[in-house]
Amino acid sequence: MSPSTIHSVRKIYKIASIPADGIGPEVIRAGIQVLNKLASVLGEFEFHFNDFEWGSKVYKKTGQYIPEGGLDSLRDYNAILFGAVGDPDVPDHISLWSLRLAICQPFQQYANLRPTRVLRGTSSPLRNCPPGSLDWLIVRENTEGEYAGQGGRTHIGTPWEVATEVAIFSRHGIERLMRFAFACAQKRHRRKITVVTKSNAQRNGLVLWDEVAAAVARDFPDVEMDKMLVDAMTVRMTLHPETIDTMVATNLHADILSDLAAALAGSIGVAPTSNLDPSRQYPSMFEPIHGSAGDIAGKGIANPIATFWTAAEMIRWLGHEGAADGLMHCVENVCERGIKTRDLGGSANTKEVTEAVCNEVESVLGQTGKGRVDSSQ
Ligand SMILES: NC(=O)c1ccc[n+]([C@@H]2O[C@H](COP(=O)([O-])OP(=O)(O)OC[C@H]3O[C@@H](n4cnc5c(N)ncnc54)[C@H](O)[C@@H]3O)[C@@H](O)[C@H]2O)c1
Ligand SMILES: O=C(O)C[C@@H](O)C(=O)O
Ligand SMILES: [K+]
Ligand SMILES: [Mn+2]
Repeated sequence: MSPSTIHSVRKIYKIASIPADGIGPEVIRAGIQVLNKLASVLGEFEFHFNDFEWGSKVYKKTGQYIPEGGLDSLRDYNAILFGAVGDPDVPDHISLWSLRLAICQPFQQYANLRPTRVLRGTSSPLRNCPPGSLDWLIVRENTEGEYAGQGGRTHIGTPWEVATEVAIFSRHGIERLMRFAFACAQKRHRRKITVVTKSNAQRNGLVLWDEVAAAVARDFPDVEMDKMLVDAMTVRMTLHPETIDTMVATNLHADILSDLAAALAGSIGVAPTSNLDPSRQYPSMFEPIHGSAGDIAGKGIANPIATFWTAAEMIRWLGHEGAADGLMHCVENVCERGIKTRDLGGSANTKEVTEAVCNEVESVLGQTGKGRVDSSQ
């Protein structure tokens, strides 16, 4: 066999990048730099990025976040790498519904994964949080619930004005999410899931939520399940983080819990998220949890780690577990060396952290090859 035939085929991935607003372009640029470095060092895959200018700047000129036919054009990509949307000149409900939700909902990215742990070299603000005791996976319902888009306003501007915001819970929507969440819990070593609910007050949708969870649990006898009201869950996350592994929660509950989780793990600046279509009919979308962060935009100090972790989750979804773990190993080495942005107590800027991670990828993964990481490193 000639040497060329024994080389495995290098996979080529088409990635649509949508940096959008505020710090979005700063962190996505950093993410692309690290992904390209990883690709060149490992030789296992290659990325073809296509930048989409969609965002509030374009909206202010054209009146549209996504141009005619734009959504269809995303369907050809293997994944979408998203920054953040939100601009002081545009009401937040317009920007969110016209871009992030306008992709997640039609693409049926119903499973939103938000892994949270204290990265090596960083610390939790909690007093009692020994290493390994905060290691969670939040599974957020991502297409319906409180974000169903049902409701309206009438008698606008009058004293008798009314507005409704109707949460929709469908058996189909809950069941597919629960199955995915239980399967995720089953793959983690503790095989433990907490179903977060509010079925004391929300007596219709969340009672259905609990019933479907209980039915799905019967198909996963090896996964230990418990149930907790969302308000009590915030206390448990803060006081007993070690008792939690996977949590599954509604769209809004999980949105709130995941910002809390990020803060308890150290910073919103490291928290990743994957908007997954588990059927793989549509491309999935990967983004840092944080928003456009207008207060620090343009200063070059945004923490790019949320985007690096997001990039790792994207390559994991594309099938490259070893490369994903390898990238996170390098990110944590850099944190451990103290090269951190201000939100993590350091003084480095976005560029310095990005360059340090690229150098680490080169020196660590370049030696071990193929993303395998030797535990002695
Ligand atoms: N998915 C999204 O695109 C998304 C997510 C959240 C908020 N938003 C939008 O973003 C805008 C701002 O929202 P917000 O202020 O509530 O949340 P935010 O996440 O933008 O910012 C909250 C705080 O965290 C800090 N922060 C966020 N990311 C950081 C990073 N990478 N490094 C260092 N510090 C970081 C910010 O500086 C700010 O002080 C709003 O328009 C909101 O609708 C969009
Ligand atoms: O809730 C949202 O969809 C916006 C943002 O807060 C997020 O977490 O993605
Ligand atoms: K985001
Ligand atoms: Mn949020």
